[in-house]
Formats: sequence, structure tokens, C-alpha cells
Amino acid sequence: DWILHNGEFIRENELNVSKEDRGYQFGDGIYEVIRVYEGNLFTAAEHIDRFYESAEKIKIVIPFTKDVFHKQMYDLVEMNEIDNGQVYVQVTRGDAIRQHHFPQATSPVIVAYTKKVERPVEMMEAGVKAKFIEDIRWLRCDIKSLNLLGNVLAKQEAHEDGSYEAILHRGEVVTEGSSSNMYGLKNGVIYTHPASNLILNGITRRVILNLCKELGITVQETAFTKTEALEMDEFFMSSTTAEIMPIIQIDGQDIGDGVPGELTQKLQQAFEANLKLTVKS
Ligand SMILES: Cc1ncc(COP(=O)(O)O)c(CN[C@@H]2CONC2=O)c1O
Repeated sequence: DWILHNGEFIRENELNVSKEDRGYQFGDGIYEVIRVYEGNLFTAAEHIDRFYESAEKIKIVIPFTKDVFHKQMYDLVEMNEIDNGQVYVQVTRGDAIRQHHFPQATSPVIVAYTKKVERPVEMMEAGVKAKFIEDIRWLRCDIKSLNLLGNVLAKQEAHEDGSYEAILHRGEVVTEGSSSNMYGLKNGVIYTHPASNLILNGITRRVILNLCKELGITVQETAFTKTEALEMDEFFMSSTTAEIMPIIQIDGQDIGDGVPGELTQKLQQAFEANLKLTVKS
């Protein structure tokens, strides 16, 4: 496979990253995961906009225009002949003598690679289990940063418990998943935490909110509590890799009838129709 390294296409064994790369030593960088369906990048513009936005928030300047960057992503997918898969791309502040404050002259290090991934169809049909876990992360969760230890520890705790995802909460208030956004549905209304510094404003979240508008489903971007989560009629999570994933059980307690909800399934169908439309093969 080809790897993109600072605008150059190289082979994996040609890639060398410094022992003092700031992404490696400080998590000083940001990333994106972009889905590929039938050889086409899905919501690439939105992901690239957020990539540049995240970089700007931590004062990293991407040395390419968005158009050039978009073309590089597209070429990488073509060269690696990815039909269904994803692109992982990250930028770090670069290689410099280890010091916490920004080194004088560093140039950002951008690495992108692809992998083949199939859609998680069985899990989307059956639904998954989740576990409440205290949200111990910092207060800039709106930045898609490489600072993922809080997310990693939460996901690990969930997996040790046999759960697919952690439902993070600050005190009683549910924020989001360790690598997803979270939604509860009650009496036909969808509730989800508002886009703020406490969550990542997911691209899939934005697609869902648009689909709800088209379907005439009311969405309240207001946070709900753990207790309210357990009383929801339906519950689901979303991310680029999980798409719309029903959550049928939280901490061992069934949500609704303990099976994927009807409105969740309606949203999944709308998401798939939209996906096929925008990713014309
Ligand atoms: C903390 C967090 N919240 C929400 C999301 C959902 O955002 P998107 O809808 O834009 O994907 C992600 C995605 N995390 C990426 C997506 O897939 N794998 C990841 O690590 C995430 O890491």
C-alpha cells in the first residue's frame, strides 16, 4: 500500500517518523477518519473542513490548500484501490528537541493511510451494549486531537465489561461516547448533547441532524442525564466507522424493548439511502 507523508506518496517501509515527533511525545496533533464507500470519500469536504479547523485551534498551519489536500486523499484511495474502507489522516506539530512550549521552527508532519473496512451490518441490525463511564477528559473535546488517553481508558473499561462503547458522563450529564456521539429518543423526540467544548461535533451527527429535518423528526440538542438515558424509548450512537448503531442495553439494563428501535431503524435506512445518493458509484 501507499502512504501519504507530507504530500509525497511513499511505501510503508520508507516512512520514518522522528523519536521526537511531538505527536509521538505529546499527542500534539489532530486527526480525521474519513469513510470510503464504493471507492468514494463520504462527506470528505466536512471532514477536511474540521481537520483544518482542529489544526487552527491548536495553531498548526497545514501547508496545503484544502483542494490540494482533498485531491491527495482521493489519490491515496485510488492508488490503494480502496472500495470500502477508510482514510486515517493526522498532522502533528512536527519534530523538535523535546520541550513543552512550541519549538521555534518546526514543520508539521502529515501522515495518511488507508485500510479496507466493511460496514458493521450485523451489529447495526442487532444493536450493541454500552456502559456508563465517568468522562475524565480535558475541556477541549471539540478538537479532534491525538490526546485520546481519556477516550482509550474509557473504551478499555467498557470492553473489559463486554460492552461495545462507553457512554461518558460528567456527573449525571451524558456527554458522548469514547469515540462516538450519543442520542436518546423519547416520545418521538431525539435528544443529544449540544455541540460544545464538551463533545466532538461529529460529522455523522451533522448528517443525522439533517436527515431528521428531512424526515420531520424533532431533535432537541439538549443534554440528558444517566437516569433519563435509561428511560429512553430508543438509544443509539453514531460515528464515521459505526454509522448509526442502536444501543439496546446500558449497564445491563434493557433500553425500551431491548431491541433496536423503530425510529432508529428508519434513520438507518435514511442514512443508507443518503449514503448511496451522495456516493454515486
Ligand atoms: C470522541 C468522539 N466523539 C464523536 C465521534 C464521532 O465523530 P464522527 O461522526 O465525525 O466520526 C468520534 C469519532 N471518532 C473517529 C471516527 O471513527 N473512529 C474514530 O476514532 C470521536 O472520537
